[in-house]
Amino acid sequence: MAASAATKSLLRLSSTSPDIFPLLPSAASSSTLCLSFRSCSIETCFLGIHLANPACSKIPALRTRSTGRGLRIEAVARPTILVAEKLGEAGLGLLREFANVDCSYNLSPEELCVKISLCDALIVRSGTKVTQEVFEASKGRLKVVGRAGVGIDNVDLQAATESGCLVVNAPTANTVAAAEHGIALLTAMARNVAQADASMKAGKWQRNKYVGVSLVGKTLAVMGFGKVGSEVARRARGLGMHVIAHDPYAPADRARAIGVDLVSFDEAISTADFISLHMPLTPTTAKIFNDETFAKLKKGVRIINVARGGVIDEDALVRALDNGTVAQAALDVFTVEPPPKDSKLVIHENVIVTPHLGASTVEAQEGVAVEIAEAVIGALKGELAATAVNAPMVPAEVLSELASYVILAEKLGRLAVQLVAGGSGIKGVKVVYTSARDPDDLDTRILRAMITKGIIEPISSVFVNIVNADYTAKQRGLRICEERIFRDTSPEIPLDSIQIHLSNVESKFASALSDAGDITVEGRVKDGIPRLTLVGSFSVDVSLEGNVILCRNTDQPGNIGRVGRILGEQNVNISFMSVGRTAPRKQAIMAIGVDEEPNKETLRKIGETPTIEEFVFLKL
Ligand SMILES: NC(=O)C1=CN([C@@H]2O[C@H](COP(=O)(O)OP(=O)(O)OC[C@H]3O[C@@H](n4cnc5c(N)ncnc54)[C@H](O)[C@@H]3O)[C@@H](O)[C@H]2O)C=CC1
Ligand SMILES: O=C(O)C(=O)COP(=O)(O)O
Repeated sequence: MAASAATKSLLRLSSTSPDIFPLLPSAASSSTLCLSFRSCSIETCFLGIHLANPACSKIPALRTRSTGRGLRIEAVARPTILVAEKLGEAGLGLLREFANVDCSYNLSPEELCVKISLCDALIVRSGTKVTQEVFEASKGRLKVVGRAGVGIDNVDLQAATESGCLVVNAPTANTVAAAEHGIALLTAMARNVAQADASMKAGKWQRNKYVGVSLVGKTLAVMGFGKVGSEVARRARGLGMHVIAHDPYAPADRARAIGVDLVSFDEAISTADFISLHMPLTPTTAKIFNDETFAKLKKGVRIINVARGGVIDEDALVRALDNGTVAQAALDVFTVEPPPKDSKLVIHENVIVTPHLGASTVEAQEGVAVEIAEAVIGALKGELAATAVNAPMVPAEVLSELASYVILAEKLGRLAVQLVAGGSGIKGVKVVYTSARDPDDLDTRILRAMITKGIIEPISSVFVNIVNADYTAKQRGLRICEERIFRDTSPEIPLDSIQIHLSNVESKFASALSDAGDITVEGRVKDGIPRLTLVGSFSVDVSLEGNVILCRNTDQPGNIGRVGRILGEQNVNISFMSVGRTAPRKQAIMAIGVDEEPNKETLRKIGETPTIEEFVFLKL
């Protein structure tokens, strides 16, 4: 009873499929209801995974699995989310409504590896290293890593992508907090606030010692003109500073709009009185401030770092402070956090420090917690996250428009690979999209990912999803090139057809080879149903459901009857049949859709039918 009510809710409420975005908890955490709906259509298979029906609270989530026998619906246990660093209550509340939440802070790397194998999602801030070992230890169960903040340098993105784990972050909620902290450090450093405070608390009154410098009229170089950098620039302009910025990727008009000139790296660092760092830590920016860079600075410059410790060579900074090149530094971030107690930088008298507090305001932490909770829950439900770091961000409206094409893409990939003769390795895949759309209005990344999934999954144990599709293809030496052909149809329809060509391979069904010698299959979506419309150079028209038998024969009366009788005798139900032929009474292809998988004996009998020249059985 619960299941059928649940099923209705499922179909009504959901919009994406775990088969397409398999971001749900692993099978290990699910219990199966084993409901089979033999009559369900492909669209039904595409529908939903999450059940938000309070009446069925004992079955908090369902997922569909399209099997050879129809649609199977599985009840999925509540996912488990490990929150490994302190997160705001508002975010925890959202997480608890959806999942079992394990808040375990200060785990050692070993403890994290032990726990992770029981978790579907992990939420961290900057203090937890999510390494390759963590992904390996999860044994494929970890589907989402949520970084409750901006910088994802503590997450091994390569390892995440390889294991098909989505990484999402919360890129906006702490921007203002970080910018305000940058300004706090700038002003505090200029007026020796921290040192003077410590001196007074030590019982002293040193007015002459702590004479500061003014900000007005001074030049501030903002290095990294992104979200935080631009907010710092805006505030510094308000303090009367002349602000320049360096960012190789920032648009100049956005900078100009707030009165900031974008300049080269060398110009920025050699003219600035203050330098504020706001770029991410990447292989390019690691230790970008080093002995060589410091040698180019204006003498007596002051540096603020609220970005990442690793962008500065800390030993070089100590040298620059000691020789007076750098008059002062204000640091919120360090190469190793927390830095060693005897760090020369931390104890340097011209340096003020805070323990990575940039994002630590009450408001920012509540905002970040909600932002990351929503992103992680969405990802676990199978929605594509808007803040995905290692997967294409596909807006919901694009996704719903491409829904049937996504299924078509995967089925065509599956079909094409099953036409390859054993032993011939696939290297080159050409995908041709025919569409009336301008290329900019047609995002094919998700289609390419699904074609890759269709091609790779039947011939390997690899689990492919939108996160790891391109990586997996590359790993296997599979080159996928895409081509677009303009067809003057309605631009309302995203795609007219998708063709897949596998080059330099032999086929176990020679008729699948086009005149150019490639295995070629083409499909279209008609009335929302994906259909196979071309095999080799034969036009066919069959719905891509269940399984397909392709037979080549000479077009003559009686063929359909003979094959139909063999299948009927074995109780194999034919769902459709289509004949594509070069000309009447010449070569023809029969495409027969079957609900059940014929046994070996049945297939042997079809093969022995005198008029059948070749045939192949394909599972979709
Ligand atoms: N201390 C703290 O608590 C916080 C630190 N952060 C850190 O601040 C930094 C900036 O964060 P957002 O502004 O949110 O990121 P963002 O992505 O909006 O901005 C980063 C900017 O750096 C630029 N960039 C990349 N490579 C560069 C290079 N070689 N030279 C100059 N610019 C380069 C990018 O084009 C981008 O415009 C990140 O490292 C982040 O982790 C952010 C929030 C809080
Ligand atoms: O968002 C960022 O990049 C930060 O550095 C903030 O880090 P936190 O979440 O405070 O550990």
